[in-house]
Amino acid sequence: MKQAELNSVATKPVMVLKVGGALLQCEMGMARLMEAAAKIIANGQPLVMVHGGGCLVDEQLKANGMTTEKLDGLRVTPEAQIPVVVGALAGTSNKILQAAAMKAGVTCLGMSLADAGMMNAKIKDPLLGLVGEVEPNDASYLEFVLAKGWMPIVSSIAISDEGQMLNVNADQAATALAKLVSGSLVLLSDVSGVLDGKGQLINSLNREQVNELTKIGVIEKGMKVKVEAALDVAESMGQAVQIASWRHAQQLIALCQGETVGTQIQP
Ligand SMILES: Nc1ncnc2c1ncn2[C@@H]1O[C@H](COP(=O)(O)OP(=O)(O)O)[C@@H](O)[C@H]1O
Ligand SMILES: CC(=O)N[C@@H](CCC(=O)OP(=O)(O)O)C(=O)O
Repeated sequence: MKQAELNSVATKPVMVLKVGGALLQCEMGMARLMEAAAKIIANGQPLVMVHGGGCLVDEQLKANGMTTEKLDGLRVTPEAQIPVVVGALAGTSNKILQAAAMKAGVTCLGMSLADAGMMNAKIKDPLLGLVGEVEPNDASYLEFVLAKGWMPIVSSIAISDEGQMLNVNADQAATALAKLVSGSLVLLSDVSGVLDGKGQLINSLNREQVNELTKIGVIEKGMKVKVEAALDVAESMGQAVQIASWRHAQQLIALCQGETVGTQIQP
């Protein structure tokens, strides 16, 4: 890389892009998203991709004859299910995305929250089993990778200091990564953003409005976790977070150019 390009990488803030599991079942969606990612990186914008894979976890648990349960959008994860969950997220999901990125010409690394001490992880709530909660710790590995112009693709599997593998919700993983690299956060899902009771896109939301919509049951399940994760970053970092759809990868380029798409969660 030439010095001028290195400088531009250093000066642009990192964008942390979280993609939901349904993307992994849409080959066209993945191809378009990775093409957009390639353009963004070529434009000198460092990009960290973090992913879920809830639907692959569902499939794999079922194939292994296991049942699953969610509490407030978080999957209860008994010890016996950890090998399947880790395989589906850190294995299959991560490599499906890495393969799509490589096909689009993006130089990338497949990793997890456990790598190079980037996070401190602990059990979130014993009622949820081996579900993890992560806090930013050491950004040096990610900084090294980003300075090279490479794209980290991070699964939401963490490991505690005691060596316990933990299942972290991917929206919560994304908030910790955004804090770790002081980056902007974009959460891409299979819906165009937060929808109101009539299915119409809401352009902007603050905590008070979120609380109201949650109370009346308009925001629920996975979207409740996502909006709370977005509010956490918006409030602690004093910057808006975007919730948008991966179905329109063109919108990503628009986002990088300062346009707003989907729903903006305000500080
Ligand atoms: N108000 C809402 N607006 C949009 N989606 C909502 C809302 N309330 C609940 N949802 C559900 O949340 C889902 C997105 O959350 P989730 O399934 O966790 O997505 P992802 O896997 O992309 O993180 C939507 O597909 C929808 O079923
Ligand atoms: C604790 C917890 O709920 N973990 C999630 C991790 C994957 C995820 O968040 O995937 P999506 O982004 O596709 O929803 C799960 O097991 O489904």
